[in-house]
Amino acid sequence: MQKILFVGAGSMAEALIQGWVEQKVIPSENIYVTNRSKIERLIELSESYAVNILDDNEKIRDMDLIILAMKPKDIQPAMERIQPFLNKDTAVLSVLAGIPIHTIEEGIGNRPIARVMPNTSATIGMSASGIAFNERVDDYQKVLYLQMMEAIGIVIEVEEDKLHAVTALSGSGPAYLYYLLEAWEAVGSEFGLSKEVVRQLMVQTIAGSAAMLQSVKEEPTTLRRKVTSPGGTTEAGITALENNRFNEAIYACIKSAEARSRELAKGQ
Ligand SMILES: NC(=O)C1=CN([C@@H]2O[C@H](COP(=O)(O)OP(=O)(O)OC[C@H]3O[C@@H](n4cnc5c(N)ncnc54)[C@H](OP(=O)(O)O)[C@@H]3O)[C@@H](O)[C@H]2O)C=CC1
Ligand SMILES: O=C(O)[C@@H]1CCC=N1
Repeated sequence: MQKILFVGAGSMAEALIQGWVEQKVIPSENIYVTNRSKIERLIELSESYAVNILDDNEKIRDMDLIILAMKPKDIQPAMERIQPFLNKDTAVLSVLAGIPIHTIEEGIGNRPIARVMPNTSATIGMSASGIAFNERVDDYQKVLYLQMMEAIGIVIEVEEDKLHAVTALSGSGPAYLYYLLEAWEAVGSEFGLSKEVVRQLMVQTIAGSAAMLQSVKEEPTTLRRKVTSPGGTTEAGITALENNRFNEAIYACIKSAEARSRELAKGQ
């Protein structure tokens, strides 16, 4: 089994570690973690998932796969740190938003590099991930990466440039849904419903709608029309969404996130 080092030990690293350890995809003894400075965070991960803390940069030489999981702005110092200890074939998997494969090649050499864009639902095996590879990733490694990502949700291979859109849609997507839930809870309270009641109702509504889309082979438009009785409540609600430029808000949301990913690619 491969030895894997997470460089960066934040929320995304934890989501992947938890997903892989709990789904028994990678034994915790094969996982190493390191970060910039917060040792207490490494101890926390080690205590929670029985992973190893990297205590010596020399041990980077033993790693088969390095997972880059720091913020995009922190990639250069992180690459400078690990570069002297990499073998020529050490594989790299990056989860960083925006940062292109060629930036990683420039920093730590032309080697097998995969770029994946998961989301935090990896924690419970429900990530929706996009993935792209450089030409050094062979078919065997591709299958391995796809299996690793499938173990924590679904994964779709895309052209690298399309990862900006994937990031804007499914990478950030959980946050949009949580934001929607925050708004529903706020409006529900105006009608005298407690947060807890609104949460129970709407979480089940989201889960039920997602399950409908997965199991009933119908378009979202068709399913929406089935809910919308002429002259009824849904029609009134949808009209209000249209009058308040809901579509424009959604376009602006995804376009801004996609544009931000492209800025991150340029180091902005
Ligand atoms: N959160 C999400 O939903 C998603 C995030 N991503 C991507 O995952 C990456 C990480 O995000 P997230 O987990 O939220 O970030 P966090 O801020 O939670 O964690 C960042 C981690 O990187 C470490 N770090 C910073 N600089 C270095 C360095 N030079 N060497 C080693 N480690 C370093 C930090 O260490 P310390 O605390 O010691 O400073 C910290 O452990 C980002 O690039 C993001 O684009 C991708 C998909 C979804
Ligand atoms: O907000 C971000 O930049 C990261 C990438 C996708 C989700 N979180």
